[in-house]
Amino acid sequence: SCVHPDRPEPLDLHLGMFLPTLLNQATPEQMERFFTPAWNLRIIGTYAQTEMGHGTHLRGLETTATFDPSTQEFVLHSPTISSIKWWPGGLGKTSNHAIVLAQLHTQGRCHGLHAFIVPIRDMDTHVPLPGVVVGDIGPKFGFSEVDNGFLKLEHVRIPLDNMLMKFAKVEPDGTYVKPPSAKLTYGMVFIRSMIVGQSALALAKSCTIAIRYSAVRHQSELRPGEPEPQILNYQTQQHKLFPVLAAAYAFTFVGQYMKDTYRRISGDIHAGDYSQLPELHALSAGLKAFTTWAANAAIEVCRMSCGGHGYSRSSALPDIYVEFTPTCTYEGENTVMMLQTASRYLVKSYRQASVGQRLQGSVSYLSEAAAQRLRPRPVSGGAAPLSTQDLLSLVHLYQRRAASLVELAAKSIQQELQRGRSQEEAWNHSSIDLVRASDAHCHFVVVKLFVDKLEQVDDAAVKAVLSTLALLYALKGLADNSGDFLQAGLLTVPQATRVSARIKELLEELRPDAVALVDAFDLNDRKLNSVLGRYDGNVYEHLYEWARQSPLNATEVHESFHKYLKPLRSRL
Ligand SMILES: CC/C=C\C/C=C\C/C=C\C/C=C\C/C=C\C/C=C\CCCCC(=O)SCCNC(=O)CCNC(=O)[C@H](O)C(C)(C)COP(=O)(O)OP(=O)(O)OC[C@H]1O[C@@H](n2cnc3c(N)ncnc32)[C@H](O)[C@@H]1OP(=O)(O)O
Ligand SMILES: Cc1cc2nc3c(=O)[nH]c(=O)nc-3n(C[C@H](O)[C@H](O)[C@H](O)COP(=O)(O)OP(=O)(O)OC[C@H]3O[C@@H](n4cnc5c(N)ncnc54)[C@H](O)[C@@H]3O)c2cc1C
Repeated sequence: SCVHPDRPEPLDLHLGMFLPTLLNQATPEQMERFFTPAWNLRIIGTYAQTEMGHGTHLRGLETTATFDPSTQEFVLHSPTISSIKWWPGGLGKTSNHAIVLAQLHTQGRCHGLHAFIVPIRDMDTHVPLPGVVVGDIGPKFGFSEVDNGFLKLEHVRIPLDNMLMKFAKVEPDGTYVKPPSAKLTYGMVFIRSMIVGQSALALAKSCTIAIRYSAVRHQSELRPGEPEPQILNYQTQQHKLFPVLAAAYAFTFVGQYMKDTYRRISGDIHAGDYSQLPELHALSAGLKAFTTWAANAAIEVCRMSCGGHGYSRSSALPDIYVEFTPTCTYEGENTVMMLQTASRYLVKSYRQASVGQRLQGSVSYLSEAAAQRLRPRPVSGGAAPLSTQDLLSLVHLYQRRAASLVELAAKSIQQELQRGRSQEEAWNHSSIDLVRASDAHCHFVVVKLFVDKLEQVDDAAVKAVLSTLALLYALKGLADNSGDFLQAGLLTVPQATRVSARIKELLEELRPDAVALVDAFDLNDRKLNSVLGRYDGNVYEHLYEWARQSPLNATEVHESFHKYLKPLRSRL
């Protein structure tokens, strides 16, 4: 961004969704007609899917695109108030085109949601085109730099060739040609995959600010009569911040893995191999939800760990939170994404494994668990010995927790069905278990990827400190979710006590390297935009300077004195 890197901006949707959707769903002719001018910002587009009445339920979207063979055009229309497109970024005042998702009607039949390129403003005057009512949806929690907008289409006509036809097609006579796979028209997997990396960045920025500030902030007394200690020396401060630091590293590695997986599988899809699309959808949906929920909470932990100055915009933490928190909602509301991963992937895989199918990819452990279930259980039945030092055994523990919760969810559905509930009701009455299963699956994936990454680290010292971070991430997750592990018989109370003790040791071990570990993110002062997180640690002087620059301090006596206080005083 020209103003400040990482701040949301009106062109985000153009760059992050309009261009990628063209890349994924446009024909070569459409690429020529639209991508080139869009790349040169002659065309500025947005991705208009969500409506006032529907965001999650895509099949419920009401906007229609009706093919008129007599004119070789589609008629785009918003039939109801709830069908008005609502939320698309850059739609209100910036974009002159929109990729509109609409229910395709041709030859009297509805063929579901498809993507259409709709010009919405004159390319020269920027005035809305005939039949187009467009504007900004008004102030929001944040994202004030982005003109999220509304779009009401009143029988707007576009050429046949404005339907993105790389997969599905409409012939000039109105014949509908199905796509090779209905799933190809969903999209959104790209941005969900990218958001995992955004979670890592938000965590890295937040813990850099909080840990650097905690190293320069001195407060209270640890030993009577001695100078006030760095607040980073308090165990509670370490307990707040070091697990966030560990998660920042974990999600950085997961973000890289997600990007690589997206690139690999989308390459296969472009080559006509759709076999990995379910894994990509499940992984991107689940990890998007898992990492954004975790990062969202962690940013607030970092802000509050900075005391009053954390609440000042000078810290940058309020802005990081306000800009990050909608990731839990957009690109697939998190609960819904977790349900997708569970219902469309984990339970299906569990059932396949239960009949002996060998599973591949991130769910291969379900085959191992199914085989385990067929073997006689050990007489002791108790939890296996727990090593609070051995990362591979912890990965296995997370794997078994995930398998246990997937089985619990699958069995819950079975029990609901046996009670006579319908399929839909049985699934709905098991959805808490389904979300837990997805959460546990994603948690296992994150721990496993973190540990796998260590195998690629050659430098012994770096490997040692990253191993300590990985241990802390795994043990803190175990402590936070001890109920799951206890319920699955994977942990005993004495072992849980040992985990808590080990976490305290790890905090102490990490203390000397904490500042170096955040410096390693290499986030310069301009990118952090935080007085508290300055690389030189010179906080107080710059905090005072920052306040002095506040617009309110432009005059010694603010006009409010003369306009309000003085008249009020004279009336009392
Ligand atoms: C050239 C490029 C240049 C530069 C760009 C590069 C980088 C850009 C980077 C940065 C740019 C700057 C910033 C980033 C940009 C943007 C970010 C900023 C702002 C945020 C924008 C936010 C935009 C939005 O929010 S868009 C709207 C999002 N909405 C949703 O996600 C809707 C959620 N709902 C759903 O997805 C569906 O309703 C549902 C999946 C929940 C249910 O659908 P449905 O009922 O139809 O399906 P099911 O019956 O459940 O499943 C049917 C089968 O389909 C499979 N399925 C479902 N979804 C998908 C999918 N997405 N992909 C693949 N497969 C899918 C499902 O598994 C079922 O399969 P089965 O085999 O039949 O079981
Ligand atoms: C900052 C921001 C930018 C956005 N940008 C865009 C954009 O550029 N383009 C675009 O098209 N959209 C955009 N959106 C819209 C966004 O994609 C939707 O808000 C999102 O998909 C959630 O849908 P919804 O708002 O209808 O929420 P709802 O689906 O109504 O969610 C409300 C509640 O219902 C629950 N719920 C819904 N369905 C189910 C279910 N099946 N099972 C269990 N619980 C369920 C949810 O978990 C949630 O708790 C943006 C939104 C925001 C906040």
